[in-house]
This record gives sequence, structure tokens and C-alpha cells, in this order.
Amino acid sequence: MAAVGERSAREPSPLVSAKALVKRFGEFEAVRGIDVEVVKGEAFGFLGPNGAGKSSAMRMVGCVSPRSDGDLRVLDMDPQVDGPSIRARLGVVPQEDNLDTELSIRQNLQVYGRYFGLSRAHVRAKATELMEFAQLTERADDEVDTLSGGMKRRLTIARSLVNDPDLLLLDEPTTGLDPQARHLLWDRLFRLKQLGVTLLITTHYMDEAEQLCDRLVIMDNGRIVAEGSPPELIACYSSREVLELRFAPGESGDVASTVDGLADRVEVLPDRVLLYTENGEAALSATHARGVRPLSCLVRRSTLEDVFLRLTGRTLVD
Ligand SMILES: Nc1ncnc2c1ncn2[C@@H]1O[C@H](COP(=O)(O)OP(=O)(O)OP(=O)(O)O)[C@@H](O)[C@H]1O
Repeated sequence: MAAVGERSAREPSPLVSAKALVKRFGEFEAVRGIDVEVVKGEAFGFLGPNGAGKSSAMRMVGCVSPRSDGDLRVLDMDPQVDGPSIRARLGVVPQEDNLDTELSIRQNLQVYGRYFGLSRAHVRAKATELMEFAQLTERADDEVDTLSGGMKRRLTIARSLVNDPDLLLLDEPTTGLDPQARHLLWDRLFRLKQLGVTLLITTHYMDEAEQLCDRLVIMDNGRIVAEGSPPELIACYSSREVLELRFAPGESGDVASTVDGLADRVEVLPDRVLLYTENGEAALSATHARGVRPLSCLVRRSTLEDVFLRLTGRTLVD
């Protein structure tokens, strides 16, 4: 992929640098003063529930929505001044696929490439390379209308790479896909990481963030509530293991006092009690000894979902 412009020898400038960045819609603040730095070669994530402000932040980085306040630099340029120059070096995968549905896969890639002013010969070769990457070669001449949701997403990603972008923006890349299609897509995004492409991803799936992101910010109500790598965040805000006890809806509250003292922290949800502990099996034996009889129980490792619950008191995906 194309190299990023010159950097100082000691510290390369970040590809994205936001300071106290704000997005307002009328009186409403969708993004409330966030600080973010994305450096070359990393996969950086915005993780948060619907409405957290992830897409609004992403759209400012993508130079399609002006900032309301604060500072923003993208590829060392100002989106308000250099929008077209920045956009020429970005790849964008929007939340909704916006492919030309009546064109074939190959034609979609070639037409898009021509928008960037690339030569016919270059675009033809690039389309072949990208179809190979997206595992779509066998369907090259099929119309987009005939493709599955997963194939359309892979084509949208392939299309976003046509200009060898310095930074790839992916807004909710796997929303609406079945598990198999998601895994295939993740596999392709891993490949891009290996190739050194810098990724900026928004997602409300904690497993996606955990799988793909080297570093991420957790967003809630327009603010960043935590920042770090997935293991760092889990180590900082959760325990090694979680004992999850399931109950009929509304019956978990009665258990809270019974399990008191058996874990470092206890969270009570309507249908579940979560015990945060270094040793889930020991906690499980202890709850049995106290006569707790859940519908089912599970000892698992902590995830970013637990981090989010700790920080906001809510679950990420309801
Ligand atoms: N053009 C707009 N005008 C008014 N309010 C908006 C506009 N765009 C977004 N919002 C509001 O800003 C808040 C943040 O929306 P945003 O789309 O950035 O969230 P998100 O975290 O990306 O969630 P989602 O996954 O649902 O897109 C929401 O409350 C949304 O209703």
C-alpha cells in the first residue's frame, strides 16, 4: 500500500489526531470533546452502543461532516481546508453498502477506480488483484444484485482499496452478517493488517473489537470512557474470570445478598448475576454451598463487554 508522506525521524505524526473534538447537531452534542490518535499500521477501534457518537466521529475523519469544535488533523492535513486531498488518500467502507447494483463486481471496481483518475490499464489490473483478495474472482462478471450480504461487504471493502489508501475507515463492517460471513470478513481484515494497512473501525460488537483492534476507545454518550488495547482494558477494569449465573427474568435480584463476599465484584442484571473473580470454579462451588440454584452457570474469561458494563452500568448489546 502507498507510503505515508514524510515524518520526523523520531516520532511519526499520527494519521489521525483529534483534540477536544466536538460534533453538534443543533443543541445536541453527538461527540463531546474526544481526544484520539491513530498511528500508522495499527487497527484502531471506536467501540460503543448505538448512538454513542462513533459514526459522527468517523464522518468527521472521513471529511464528509465538518467538526463543530476542537482540532482535527487527518494525514497531517485539515479536513476543513484539504478535504479533497485527504479523501483521495482514504478508503471508506460505509455502514450501508452503496454499490452499483446493476453492474458486475469487476465493473464496480473499475468504475470506482476511474473516479480517482487512475488509468484504465491500472484499474483493470487492480480490479483483478482486489477480486482475488476479496475471494470474489469466481463471481467477477456477476451483477451485485445476485451476491450474498457477505460478498457485497467484501466487494465494498475491495472497492475501498482501489486507490491504495493510507487509512481505511470501516463503519460497522460486519453488522447484519451471519457468523460465517463475519469470520470470513475478519479474516480479510486481518490480512489487510498484515499488509500494513491502517484501519479505523467503528463497532458495537465487543468480539469484533477484541479480534481486530490493537487499540480502541470505548465511547458512551459522545464521550470516551476508556482507552487501551483489549487486554489492557480487561486487566484494568475487569477480573480474570467471570462466573455467570442465569435466572428467570426478574429473579436474579434475590441472589445478590446470598453471593455477597464470594467475588471481587458482583453485577446483577435482570436475568443474570455476574461474579468477577480470579477463580470462577471456586466461586461456583461456593455459590452451590450457599444453596444458590441458577437455571444455568458458566465460567468464562472477561471480555470487553464486562469492561463496558463496569464503566457504564449497562450492557453493550441489549
Ligand atoms: N444528522 C444528524 N442530525 C441530528 N442528530 C444526529 C445526526 N446524526 C447523528 N445524530 C445523533 O447523534 C447521536 C450519535 O449518533 P451516531 O450515528 O454518531 O452514533 P453511533 O455511535 O455511530 O451509533 P450507530 O451505530 O447507531 O450509528 C445519536 O443520538 C444520533 O441520533
